[in-house]
Amino acid sequence: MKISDSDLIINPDGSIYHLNLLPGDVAETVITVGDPDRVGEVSKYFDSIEFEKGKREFITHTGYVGKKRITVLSTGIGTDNIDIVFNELDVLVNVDFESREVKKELTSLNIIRVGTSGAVQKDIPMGTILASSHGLGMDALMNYYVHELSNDEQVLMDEIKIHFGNLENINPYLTAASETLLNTIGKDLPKGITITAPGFYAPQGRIVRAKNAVPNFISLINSFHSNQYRITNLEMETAGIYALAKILGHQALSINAILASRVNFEFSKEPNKIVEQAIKMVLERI
Ligand SMILES: O=P(O)(O)O[C@H]1O[C@H](CO)[C@@H](O)[C@H]1O
Ligand SMILES: O=c1cc[nH]c(=O)[nH]1
Repeated sequence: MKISDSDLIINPDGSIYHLNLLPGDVAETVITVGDPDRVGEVSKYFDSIEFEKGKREFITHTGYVGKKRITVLSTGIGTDNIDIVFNELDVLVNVDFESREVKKELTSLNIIRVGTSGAVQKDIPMGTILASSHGLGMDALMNYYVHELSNDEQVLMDEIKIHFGNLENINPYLTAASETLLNTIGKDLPKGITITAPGFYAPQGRIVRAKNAVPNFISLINSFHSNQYRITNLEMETAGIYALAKILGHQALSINAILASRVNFEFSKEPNKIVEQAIKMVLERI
């Protein structure tokens, strides 16, 4: 079936609407980062750079580490941007731009996020590099997609819903990481459920001047336990990445550089050093 001109927007030069990329520009291994400035911090370790492109907050460098072709791309902040980036990455590999039809043979990308995050457990200090076993979305993105849970995800989700029972108007969603990527890139890292919040301040339990509608948010989330699972950290993209990757048939893993300890009320004095360690670790393992 042909996808219409208003559903799939192709720029006059044949590139996709927001990312400004052509089919063929995307490597099968993709690193996403939130901050556009972090793209160069990743690609400086490439042996060669094939091209650099960008539009708005979406900066892309594709190149090689040894023989491996890698694309690094910035998403900007939030799951509204993840909606754009993941749909556009997917059409770049899985839709024929000439016929506007879905290809018969689909490509499954390996997508690794290298992001920053705040920890909510006492035993996860600043400087930790953590892999998200699951993304738990507190934002509204998945209210708009058909999203089915596996049995294991459903069991965990039911327990989470009981724990968070009194949070009105929030419809959380949960997706597990790619098992393959978690067991390779994330193999020996501390792991936990990452909450993806629709904001940085009150949606992550921060109190500055405005009053928070959910009191004691951090203790509410860090007191959740289910078998080996607990909530370890807060950021703003992982749950959207995991959910859309699953729907579209891609593998995703989120690696978090822990810059803040929300239980010790601390923020790192050397955030770039921690992010650098996470980048190097991911590049060594992919
Ligand atoms: O460092 P990045 O990847 O942007 O990730 C985190 O930092 C931003 C907030 O400061 C949010 O995007 C959050 O998810
Ligand atoms: O606490 C934090 C730190 C980085 N990014 C977030 O979203 N939250």
